Amino acid sequence: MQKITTAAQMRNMDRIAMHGVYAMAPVVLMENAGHAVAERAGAWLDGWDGKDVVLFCGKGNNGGDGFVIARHILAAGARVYVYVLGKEEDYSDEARQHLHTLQQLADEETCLLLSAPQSDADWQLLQKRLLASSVVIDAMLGTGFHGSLRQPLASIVAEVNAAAAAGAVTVIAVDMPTGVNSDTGAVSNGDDDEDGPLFADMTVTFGALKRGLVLYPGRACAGHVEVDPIGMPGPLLMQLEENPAYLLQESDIAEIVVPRSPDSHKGTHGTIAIVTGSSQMAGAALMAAHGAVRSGAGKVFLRVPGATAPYCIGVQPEIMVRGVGTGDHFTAADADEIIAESKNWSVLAMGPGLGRDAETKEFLLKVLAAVTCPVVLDADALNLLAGEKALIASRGSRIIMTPHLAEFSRISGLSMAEIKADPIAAARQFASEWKVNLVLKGAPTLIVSAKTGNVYVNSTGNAGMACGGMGDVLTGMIAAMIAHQGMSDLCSAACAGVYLHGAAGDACRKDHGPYGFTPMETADVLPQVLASLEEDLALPILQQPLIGGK
Ligand SMILES: NC(=O)C1=CN([C@@H]2O[C@H](COP(=O)(O)OP(=O)(O)OC[C@H]3O[C@@H](n4cnc5c(N)ncnc54)[C@H](O)[C@@H]3O)[C@@H](O)[C@H]2O)[C@@H](O)CC1
Ligand SMILES: Nc1ncnc2c1ncn2[C@@H]1O[C@H](COP(=O)(O)OP(=O)(O)O)[C@@H](O)[C@H]1O
Ligand SMILES: [K+]
Repeated sequence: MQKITTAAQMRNMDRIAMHGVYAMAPVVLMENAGHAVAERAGAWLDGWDGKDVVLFCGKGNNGGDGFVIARHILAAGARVYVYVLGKEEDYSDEARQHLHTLQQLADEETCLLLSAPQSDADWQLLQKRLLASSVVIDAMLGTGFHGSLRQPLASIVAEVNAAAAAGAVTVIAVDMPTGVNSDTGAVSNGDDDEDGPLFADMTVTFGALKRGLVLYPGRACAGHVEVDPIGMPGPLLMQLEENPAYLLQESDIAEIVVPRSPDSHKGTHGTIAIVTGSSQMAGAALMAAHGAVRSGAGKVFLRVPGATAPYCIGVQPEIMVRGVGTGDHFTAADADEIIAESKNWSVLAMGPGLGRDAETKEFLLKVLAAVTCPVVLDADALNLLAGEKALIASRGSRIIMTPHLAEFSRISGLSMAEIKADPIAAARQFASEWKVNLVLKGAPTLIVSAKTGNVYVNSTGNAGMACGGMGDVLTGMIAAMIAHQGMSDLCSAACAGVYLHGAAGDACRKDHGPYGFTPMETADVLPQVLASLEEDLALPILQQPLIGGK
């Protein structure tokens, strides 16, 4: 599992590596960091030999890494223009030491050291050099960046972006793309192109992923990301910080989703109840149920308000539909029937298309106070339960809530701006106060464990999934994950559901194009997504085919 750190956690790790028991020399860590970029970017670019490179070195330690990179790519055959944007006295001892070494290698032919552009002529020359080069290396700012870019960095970044847009150069960022906040993913000056962040094709980051590389809008600036341990002592890289966050990857999900036992039966894979819908929104109920079916649920029951049932019965034969009561929305009078049935259910999901009638809130409160199986709450169930923290918290972490950003804003009372300023902290705080497993849907979706407070950042999904009904399918999928994998840990089930949902969306994007694929099509591709996951699993010997097979 890939750890995601903040700048402060990274600084702490650096501090212990250098000044704690490991006593690593700062100049060595910087050497390792610069060498890692030269190696990894070189491999990605098919070598440095014969390449013209423009390298911008800021006045902090990110710039120090740049001096090391210059030395290594020179040795590998590149020609380098190095813009040294700080004064010698600005640099840390280790950066100054690397600058001195580089100064000994400087010459007109292969390694030109330049100061920050000032005159018009300087800027014109910089533009020319960018257009005549094939690679730009951004060692201007790393984890030390905050606020908005100041000059001359803002103009340099704009020039680099323009050269990249013209197709002239490939851009490699050192640790972070300049102008991206490493803790929040916020970028310099929002969407103002003139002072915006640098857009890299590749980022080589040190020690661990930074939040700003996985959260938007920063994530869109990073390009292909590689993490290099830069020789940090293993125990330091593995150590658990106070507020851990991780990136979910396929290998993590392959560990959670166990292969089916060959002698399993439908009972093994759970009875999923979707209790939801209203006459206006029968489709939401059906999409949630379909998400459960395509995730391999043993049995899927759909319970809808009586007047909604005619729109659902017979639509999909695998789904066992029954109307409850006679209304077009649920009321408290319908609760007893659901509570009685729930004794046979592995999991209950409520919310998609439920409607927001006050009578439906009474129904929800009654059901939630009585059922004992795990519950997934989405959409209107969340809107109706916005003020019911005490009831939700009393369920002892047996609930998964799956709000999108607007729903989360409603139930948490936080403004959209407050959530976006630090979504990881907002999600963690909410899960802790409400004692729930939280799936905060978006780009990217965050999952928080009620038990540990760990935050998992999803790595799959795409903007083609921004269409009505996608979340409904996810609700059914998460419910099915809880039930048929017999998962006692609801957070693991949520992680599996979210990752596979996004992976299904990515498969649809490949097959159908960037958008226009539907939630039902996304659900339909799940068996293939699960199949590719199974290829990664080491199947126990008894589950391998005895005859034939691969
Ligand atoms: N020992 C360490 O701490 C190591 C650090 N390393 C590198 O050091 C970097 C962190 O170094 P620093 O803490 O010096 O930080 P940076 O080099 O990222 O940036 C610090 C400089 O940026 C300036 N700055 C901040 N916001 C600005 C803005 N909006 N506009 C213009 N200038 C701005 C500050 O005035 C300061 O001079 C990492 O990203 C990494 O690249 C690596 O060498 C590995 C070891
Ligand atoms: N730009 C995007 N990138 C990745 N995933 C996305 C993006 N937009 C939407 N999604 C995913 O699609 C789903 C949309 O859910 P939701 O907003 O609840 O839709 P609905 O309520 O219409 O069913 C979520 O799982 C979300 O993470
Ligand atoms: K950088």
